[in-house]
Amino acid sequence: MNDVVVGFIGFGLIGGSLAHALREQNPKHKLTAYCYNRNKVNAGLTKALQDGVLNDIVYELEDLGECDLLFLCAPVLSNIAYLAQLKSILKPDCIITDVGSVKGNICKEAVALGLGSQFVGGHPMAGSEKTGYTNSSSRLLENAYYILTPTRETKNSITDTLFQLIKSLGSIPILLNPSEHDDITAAISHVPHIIASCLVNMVRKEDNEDKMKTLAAGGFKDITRIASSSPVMWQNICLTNTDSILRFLDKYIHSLNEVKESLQLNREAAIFDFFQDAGEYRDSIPNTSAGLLNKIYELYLDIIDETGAIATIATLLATNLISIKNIGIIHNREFEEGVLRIVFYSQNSCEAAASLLRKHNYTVYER
Ligand SMILES: NC(=O)C1=CN([C@@H]2O[C@H](COP(=O)(O)OP(=O)(O)OC[C@H]3O[C@@H](n4cnc5c(N)ncnc54)[C@H](O)[C@@H]3O)[C@@H](O)[C@H]2O)C=CC1
Ligand SMILES: O=C(O)C(=O)Cc1ccc(O)cc1
Repeated sequence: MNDVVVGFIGFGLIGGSLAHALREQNPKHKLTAYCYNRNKVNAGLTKALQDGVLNDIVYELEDLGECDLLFLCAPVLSNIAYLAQLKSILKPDCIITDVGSVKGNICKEAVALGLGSQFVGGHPMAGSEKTGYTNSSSRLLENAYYILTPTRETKNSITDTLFQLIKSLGSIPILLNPSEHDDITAAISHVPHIIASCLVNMVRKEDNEDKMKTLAAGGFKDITRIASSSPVMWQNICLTNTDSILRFLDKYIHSLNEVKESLQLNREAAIFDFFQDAGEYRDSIPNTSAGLLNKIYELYLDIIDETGAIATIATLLATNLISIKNIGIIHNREFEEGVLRIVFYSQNSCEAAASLLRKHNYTVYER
């Protein structure tokens, strides 16, 4: 798609990231965002205009009438509600898509309104617990799966065009039907978000003297990071993917009860198998291919366990202008002795670091 007019309704983390990527792909695209609250200065939209990411901010939906492509990037229930208002405004050949985390309801609504032929549901499987344009970046979408869910009426040419566009932005488009999408995301994203928040709330309620908070170590913070996500966004997801979420919550509650019973009955083997099975499956999830998070550029190396060993490596990399995103010792099955894991911002810096460290006689493992 060349020099197209692209509209955005909702311009936060995901809308902003798409706009960054589109702008980098073609400086001639005309990118316009709708400001839904005229009375409140929208810092994100203003900044995007200053950055040259947006060409225009509009305050009336009618002003989106020239769009060739429209991204709905607000919370799920708002995206659904906009469809009815846009029906009489958009051109019949405008491609309408959304980025919401739930696909069944919006696809149904598009068909019910007679917009089914020009609508394709979309869901970038990338993001974070952060919100807003200030946290957006084209890198968020790089190498991330981007699910597309055409309705039963979507024209093939429209699905193909969007598929190619998503690919050109650096994501990996895949097609799913909406209900399959909603089941998968309930299991791998929606229920885990509920569980993370339950865990945090359990500690919050029991932590009378803040001792738990003080002592909460890496593991607790790792598995509860997503509890810091936008409450509005997750409220909307729970209210729209309720059936699938309830089904997987039941399965989860069942597995919790199984563990509880194993503990009550002191079933040593069952407790061991429970952790072993989970660990094996967890370790089989690809680390270096696209997943829910961005691609990870990482390498591992053996280091001598002595004061200053990590600092020496960090200095070596810094003096060669290689930036480190994360660094730390890890212990897992694969490296029984523990190794230093270093995460980089790009494939290039990861490769440059590997060759530099080998030149300095470090043993480097790339996976
Ligand atoms: N955060 C994430 O990691 C991911 C989020 N999504 C989906 O993307 C959508 C947007 O989420 P984020 O960008 O993360 O949230 P965000 O909070 O960063 O951005 C949402 C934007 O929508 C605006 N907004 C709220 N109500 C609105 C309305 N009625 N009309 C117009 N604009 C409105 C907000 O002012 C904000 O700028 C959601 O539907 C979410 O389910 C999809 C993939 C990942
Ligand atoms: O931060 C994370 O790990 C996420 O899980 C981000 C995320 C949130 C919502 C989605 O629909 C997709 C991805």
